[in-house]
Amino acid sequence: MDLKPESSNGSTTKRLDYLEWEEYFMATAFLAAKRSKDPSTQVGACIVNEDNQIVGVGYNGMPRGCCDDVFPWGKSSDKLKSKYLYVCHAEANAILNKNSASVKNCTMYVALFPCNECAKQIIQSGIKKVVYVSDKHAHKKSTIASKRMLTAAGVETQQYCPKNKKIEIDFTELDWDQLPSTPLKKKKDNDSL
Ligand SMILES: Nc1nc(=O)n([C@H]2C[C@H](O)[C@@H](COP(=O)(O)O)O2)cc1CO
Ligand SMILES: [Zn+2]
Repeated sequence: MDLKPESSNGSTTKRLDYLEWEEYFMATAFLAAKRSKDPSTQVGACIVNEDNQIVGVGYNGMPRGCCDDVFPWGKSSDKLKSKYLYVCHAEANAILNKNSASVKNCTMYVALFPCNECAKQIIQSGIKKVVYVSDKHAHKKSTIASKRMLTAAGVETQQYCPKNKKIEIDFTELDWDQLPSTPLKKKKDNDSL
């Protein structure tokens, strides 16, 4: 008995240009980063459990209730007028936003190597592996401290090696007749979810 009906493009075999798990998770982290209001650096993080289920996503943003039109996004010599004392890092938000009871033994996919503060949270939450893209702050003491702690705690770190240089979402590939003609109303957004 032939169990394989012909697909709409005439093929009877599975697609081969599908996203691999790693690409899917890193792309999810990068998509989340697009929600960031930080004008200079947008970071996203995606936490995945041992069954390849996404259990937390986050990006760098102001804490809930701290209006991102009021709190500063710049870098000022006056620390209180600079973003750094206020902004929640993507990694911390992804952990705090988790939709499972625990992130024990999970892997975090993140755009930038985690800082020392996020490393503490990664370790304490039981995440066992961090896959990152950029290590551009490798020279900073916060990154050196982060690496010391992650190594001591046995958290594996691995630089991401992209299979595809570009992953694109093209809505025009869809059959527009099936979509609403007017865009959905934009929700008010001031959060780090
Ligand atoms: N791993 C990280 N996760 C993050 O979410 N961030 C955030 C904090 C700031 O909002 C921004 C860094 O700003 P800048 O110094 O590149 O203008 O990225 C930064 C790092 C780097 O350690
Ligand atoms: Zn951090």
